[in-house]
Amino acid sequence: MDRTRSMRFGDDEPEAKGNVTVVCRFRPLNQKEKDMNDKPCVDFGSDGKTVVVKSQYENQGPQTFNFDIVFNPDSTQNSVYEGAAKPIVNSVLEGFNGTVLTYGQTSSGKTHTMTGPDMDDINQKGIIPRMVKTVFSHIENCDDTLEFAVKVAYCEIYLEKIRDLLKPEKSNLKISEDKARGVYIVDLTEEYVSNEDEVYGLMKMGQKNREVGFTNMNEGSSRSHAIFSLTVSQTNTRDLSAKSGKLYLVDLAGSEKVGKTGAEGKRLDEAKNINKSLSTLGLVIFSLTDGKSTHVPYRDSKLTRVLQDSLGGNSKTMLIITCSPASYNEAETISTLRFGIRAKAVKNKPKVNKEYSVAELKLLLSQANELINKKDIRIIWLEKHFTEIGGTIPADIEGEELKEETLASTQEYHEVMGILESEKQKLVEEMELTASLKQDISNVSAKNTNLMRENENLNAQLMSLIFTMNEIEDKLSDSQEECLKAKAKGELQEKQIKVLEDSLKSQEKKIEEQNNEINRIPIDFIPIAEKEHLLKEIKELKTRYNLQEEILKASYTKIIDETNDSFKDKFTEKFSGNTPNFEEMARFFEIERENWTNEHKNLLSDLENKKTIIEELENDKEQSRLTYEALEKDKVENDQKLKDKVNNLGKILEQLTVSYQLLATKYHKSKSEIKIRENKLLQSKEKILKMNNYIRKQNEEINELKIKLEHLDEEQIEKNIDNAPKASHAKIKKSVKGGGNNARVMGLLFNKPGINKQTPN
Ligand SMILES: Nc1ncnc2c1ncn2[C@@H]1O[C@H](COP(=O)(O)OP(=O)(O)OP(=O)(O)O)[C@@H](O)[C@H]1O
Repeated sequence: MDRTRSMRFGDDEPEAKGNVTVVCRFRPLNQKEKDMNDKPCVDFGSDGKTVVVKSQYENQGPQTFNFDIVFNPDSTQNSVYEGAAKPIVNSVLEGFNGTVLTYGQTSSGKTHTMTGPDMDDINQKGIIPRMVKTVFSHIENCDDTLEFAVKVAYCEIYLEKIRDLLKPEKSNLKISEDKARGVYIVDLTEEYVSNEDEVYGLMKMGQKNREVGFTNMNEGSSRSHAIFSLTVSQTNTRDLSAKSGKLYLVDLAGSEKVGKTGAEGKRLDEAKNINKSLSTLGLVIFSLTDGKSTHVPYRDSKLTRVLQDSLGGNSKTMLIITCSPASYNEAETISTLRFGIRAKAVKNKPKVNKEYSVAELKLLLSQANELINKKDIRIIWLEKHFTEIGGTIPADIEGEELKEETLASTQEYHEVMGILESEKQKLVEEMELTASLKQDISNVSAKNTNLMRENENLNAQLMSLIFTMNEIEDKLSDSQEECLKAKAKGELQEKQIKVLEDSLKSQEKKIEEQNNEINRIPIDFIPIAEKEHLLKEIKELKTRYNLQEEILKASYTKIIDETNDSFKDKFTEKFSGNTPNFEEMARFFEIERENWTNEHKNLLSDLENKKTIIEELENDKEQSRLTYEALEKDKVENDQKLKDKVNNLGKILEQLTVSYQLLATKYHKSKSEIKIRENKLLQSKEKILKMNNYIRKQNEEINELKIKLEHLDEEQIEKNIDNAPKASHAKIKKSVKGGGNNARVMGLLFNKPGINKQTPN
């Protein structure tokens, strides 16, 4: 395939009635694009309907797109309004529903087009304020027999939640549908408004509540889809006819490539959500236009569900696609243009939402009657001409024909009754079968529910076991830590005691040695000089002894400081105010050493106990792990069983549904057959009634003829008696049977004063 060949989109389909109208708007290059020295990648056709994308890629030829209107970057807000939106608002004033949607890449100008940068600026205001103005100007210029009510609602869809922008505390509204209202948002605030300013006030209030954020491509990017709706209801006070049109103005959040917009964290979630709902919108449009899809996934996102009537339903819809002209955005622009081309093929079924007044209904009735009369006259004329040219019009119901027919009807009646009876019987049986099937279905679903409940219980047990296990593990690690600390402390204390003992022993030893030495010398026999020397030495020794004592004390104080408070207390209590001598200190330390040893032993035995506890806990943990594994296994097995059961149930349900549908079809068929037979029965009954009437009339005529005969006999007798001819007093009447075109002469009736005609019952 030649990839450089030029391509055209959107000019093959003629504009069809009811199709979504698609216009395209390009904004000027923005500052960022200019700073990047970016160039436009689009050319605009002189017909105002085409745009050509000249690709920056070598192997890509130019692509031409055709729309209902293409607005180039120089287009004004007013020209966009007049060309794209005004026809829709005019339709709304005629009682149609209307939708205007803006779709495009982020920062392509959707909000600029829909609302405008400044609603109060006459040139810069966007579609919504201009539409509001048109509505109220129309109301002002209307005949005063028309009464209007205008309602406004404003909401946004943010992260798949519908939030009322007029009452933001309503943050997760639901969607519903009924015949009269179509698809609608439940409990959405609708404010009645009587002038433009009130609408602007509400819009500004709503905009403040809207979710807007900063992206690399747009400082004030709309992170939600905003839906502004305006309902215009009008009543004619003269004939009480009414109509109403609802206008949806939808500013979609921008589609974006997260790489380009630098979205992360919350922005990334938003972007993913926006892209998801826009791709569902694309899928809906695809399903509506590919001619093969049997299902349109409106319910896959809140946006498409709300727009259900606007896409393929009761609405006149205008899509405005907005694009950037920069080559930097070429890919997004082409994708937006393709979306627009696809949307052009969506067919809607707009109708006026009208309520007829009594007067209008009467008028319609009289028009219908007039038509019937005209047709009757025509039939009479045709019958007349038909008989004139020798044709015979079949009798309605007469004589033998009637009798035979009656007989046949009676037989038919019985036959029909028989068939009806048997059909009724079948119906009863089928209904019984349906009821038993329904019972089966409900049993199956009850079982299903039980199984689900069982599974839930198992899950709950599992969770509580996991919870207990975690608790045990926590306790275990706490105890282990405690043990380790105690052990370390014990070892440290042992070492300190050992050091103290050693030092004490060496001091004791030294003192003993010195004492021995001193004792060994007989003082009296020692020469003076030597004596003095010895005394000096003894003094020095004493000084050293004192020094040693001081050092020892200091080291004890240090140990005391470092050891626990109870030891310190004991030490100070014992030696408070006194300088301890070595024996006392040695004894004290011996006792303390014993205490320490005992305590150490206790600690060790405590440690042993804790170890045992730890082992027990470890065992418990192991046990729990095993139980957990067993439960997991059970759960997996149960899950599988449940799945199998659910699958089986699903199959049974499918079979039941098929049988149910078959039965339902049969039931409906039987119902319609019964209806046909009932109609036939009714016709037969009517025929019988007519026949009875006819027989009654025949009897009347026979009676009258009998009476007439009697009179004739009497007259003949009188004539014979008087033998003189006399003028007759009888009047001759023509009786015309009703029925308009079926009127015909029935015969001659003689009416004579004094004769009472009895009508047989
Ligand atoms: N036709 C235009 N003429 C002049 N400026 C425009 C035009 N269209 C858009 N802009 C400017 O471009 C910027 C982005 O436009 P806007 O916010 O309308 O984009 P958006 O498509 O709504 O973006 P998002 O999807 O991120 O909300 C705004 O500053 C806007 O004023």
